[in-house]
Amino acid sequence: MFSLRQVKLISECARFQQQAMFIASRCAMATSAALDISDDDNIISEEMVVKKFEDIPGPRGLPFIGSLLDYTIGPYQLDKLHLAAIERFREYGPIFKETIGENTFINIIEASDVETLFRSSGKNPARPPMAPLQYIRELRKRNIGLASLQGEEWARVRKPVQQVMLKPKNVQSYIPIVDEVTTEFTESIKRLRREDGEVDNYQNEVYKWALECVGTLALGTRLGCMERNIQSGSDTQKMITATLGFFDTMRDLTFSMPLYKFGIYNKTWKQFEKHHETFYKIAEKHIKKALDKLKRLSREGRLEEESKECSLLSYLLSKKSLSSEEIAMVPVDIMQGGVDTTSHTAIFIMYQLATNPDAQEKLHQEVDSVLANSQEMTLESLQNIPYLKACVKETHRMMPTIDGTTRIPDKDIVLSGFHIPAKTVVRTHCIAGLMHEYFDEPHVFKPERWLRVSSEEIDHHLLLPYGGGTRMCIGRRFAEQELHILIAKLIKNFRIEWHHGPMQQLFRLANAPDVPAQFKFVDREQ
Ligand code: HEM
Repeated sequence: MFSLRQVKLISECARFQQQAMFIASRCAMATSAALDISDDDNIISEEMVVKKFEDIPGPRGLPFIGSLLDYTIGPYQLDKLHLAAIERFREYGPIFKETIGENTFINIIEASDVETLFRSSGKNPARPPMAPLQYIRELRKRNIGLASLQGEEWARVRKPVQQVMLKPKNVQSYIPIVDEVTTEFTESIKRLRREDGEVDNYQNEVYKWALECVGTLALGTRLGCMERNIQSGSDTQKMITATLGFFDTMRDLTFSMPLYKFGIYNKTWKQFEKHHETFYKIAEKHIKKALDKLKRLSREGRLEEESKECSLLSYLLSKKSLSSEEIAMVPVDIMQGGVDTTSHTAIFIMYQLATNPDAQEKLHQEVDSVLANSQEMTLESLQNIPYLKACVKETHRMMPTIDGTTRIPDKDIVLSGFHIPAKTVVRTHCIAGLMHEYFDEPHVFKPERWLRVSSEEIDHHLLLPYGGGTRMCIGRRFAEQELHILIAKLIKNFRIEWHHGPMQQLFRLANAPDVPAQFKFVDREQ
């Protein structure tokens, strides 16, 4: 038996060894890059001496299942997959190959590799589809949706949607309605607060806020999520429960053997199917209502005049480049993509502010100055909140909601000195933000590092919370705007406190808090 001291010593040595290997492999990579790789486009030239694909290090794993057992019986957990990646990078260096279930990924972390990957992904970047989602939609003979489409077909659907969702002017036109929803949300907190200042099941309230906000974008109408006394059997509550269950079960199906592809539908699949269908059917009702309204307006010749209402749907209808089945799937994708991502990020930001009161006070001063005479967030106030924006970025660094993305480059490339053949699946990670190899004092919440005056030089490819290149998150601008409005209004109204143990992240397709979001809301003097 080892004493506690000996155990500590052994683990220190192991940590030291891992770090040494990490540094050594980074040096080797730098040398190889300096010697051999000169081509900007990273196409392999004849003079290049690159290491073989087969030599990329990584856990060996078993036939068919790879290292799946590492995450089911240990030493890691599927719930902490993002943290396991840190250990893998320290063990194998900045690039490693791993098979988990049916998925084989080349994992990268270096900013230069991430940049190369996004630059080499072609005009229509390919990302492996979310297999269970694609499968169920094909099974039900539905459109597979934006996140799973590939190639020219993806580009055809994405183009008109992003014209609405990524154009700053369009996104800014949603400021008043998101502000209205958020005012109702802050009022509901005041109403729902218990005597001790905490709100029962606060997380659910945040989901309602996010669903209501994203509904205004997807359908151009208020869904009614902020109404009082929403019953557990209501469509709103069912949609929220379905969104969460859908992503949980999709994660489990993604990282296990895909039995459903062979017609074997286990319990997880059945739950996944139930959640997907519940969400789809309720969304379908709302979409039908919105489309009927637009058709009526069109008959009355008022479509142009009213096009601000239902603007995404009316724009898609007016473009006539998408089929009605394709148009109908867009709001479903947007609502599914925009609820748990934004709500979990909001909770992580609040947690960081609650546990870093100095930063919260500094932020309060900034918010107070832009909201001096009013409670309403406007375009102008959103342009004058650099510290708030830095707090959001710093939270993405410390608690990334989505731990990276994947690409399938359409030509051979070189990453970390290794040859990567075209069509290989490469996965980027955001966890560099948590590693001292990449950030000074990674466990300290320091929004200042993102301000222009900061002396810390950060390569933004180390932290791309919304992915990158032409296939980056289509909801990015909307999500950032919503989060800025929410946090500004919360901080204007309340001092947010946290009186519980630490909050960590559970790995989901969108990482989730591992404890209830029990914030205490203390009124601020107005
Ligand atoms: C903090 C909130 C959010 C985060 C962290 C986030 C993150 C991401 C990431 C990392 C991707 C993959 C991008 C890539 O492969 O380069 C993505 C894709 C996507 N996101 Fe978001 N997202 C957020 C909010 C939203 C919102 C609010 C919406 C909808 C309004 C949305 C809709 C989508 C869709 C539809 C895709 C697939 C796009 C495509 O493949 O063309 N997301 N998101």
